[in-house]
Amino acid sequence: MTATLEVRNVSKTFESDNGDRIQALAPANLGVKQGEFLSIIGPSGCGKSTLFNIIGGMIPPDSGEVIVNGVSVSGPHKDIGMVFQEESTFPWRTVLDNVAFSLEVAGMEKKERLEKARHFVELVGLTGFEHHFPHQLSGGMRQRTAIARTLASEPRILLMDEPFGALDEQTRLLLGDKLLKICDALKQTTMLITHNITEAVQLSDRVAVMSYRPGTIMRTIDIELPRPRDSELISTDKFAAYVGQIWEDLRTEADRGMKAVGEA
Ligand SMILES: Nc1ncnc2c1ncn2[C@@H]1O[C@H](COP(=O)(O)OP(=O)(O)OP(=O)(O)O)[C@@H](O)[C@H]1O
Repeated sequence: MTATLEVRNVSKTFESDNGDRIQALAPANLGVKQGEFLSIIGPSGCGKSTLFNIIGGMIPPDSGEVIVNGVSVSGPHKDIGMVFQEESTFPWRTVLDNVAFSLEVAGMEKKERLEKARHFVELVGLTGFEHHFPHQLSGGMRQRTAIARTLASEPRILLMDEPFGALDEQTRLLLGDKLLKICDALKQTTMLITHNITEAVQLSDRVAVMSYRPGTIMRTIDIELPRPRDSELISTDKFAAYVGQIWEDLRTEADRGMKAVGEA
């Protein structure tokens, strides 16, 4: 199957405030297939968010290009929807109005957009909370609202940068289950950044492991676990074997990262 998203030789160097040059990304290459769930895992500071921000058109690469369905993209693109770790719900809007936001901006008529928003609210399991404001919800529910809002604009590719990073482990696992169901239902092409190997194996068709800075894709690992999956899978031997294999790949790079910042 041809890739729906291609990252071709994308590199990026930043200049820090004191004039130092930081090569965040060495030429990185990656293809993501239609309907695939791919996680990116790598040591802290290896350039994961930089890669996502380039794919999402938030920052330009120094070299290379990002191709979505055969077309080279520059700048934010309607085919790509992003969800971030930080709170990104609008506090002054209810759940339903948060989810309907992009449809409103797109000029969709009120009845139609509320109907569509209700569908996505239901998909993320927030039926009954449509008229709640974000401060009346838990952190996990707010993140589900943010995911529903991004999904409502029906992006071809969903990019999620540590969407569960601020949540406790239990909520993460349950939200992982929820996300699996959503992605199975939508056959949504998804890329997820995570530090959490368990989360990466639980959710993904494939895991891409990045090297320490300058970040590059060291290798990708197919996760051949049956679907539908849920968090019970975590206690199986096959699951543990994938976690062990990814940790093996990651350990040297994480070590390199810690030495570079003087923590080892
Ligand atoms: N706008 C910027 N200006 C200067 N340096 C930057 C900028 N953005 C990122 N960097 C640097 O580039 C490197 C890669 O950062 P990036 O945030 O992409 O890594 P990451 O893998 O997402 O990190 P983490 O896992 O800690 O979130 C880091 O050293 C970071 O300090």
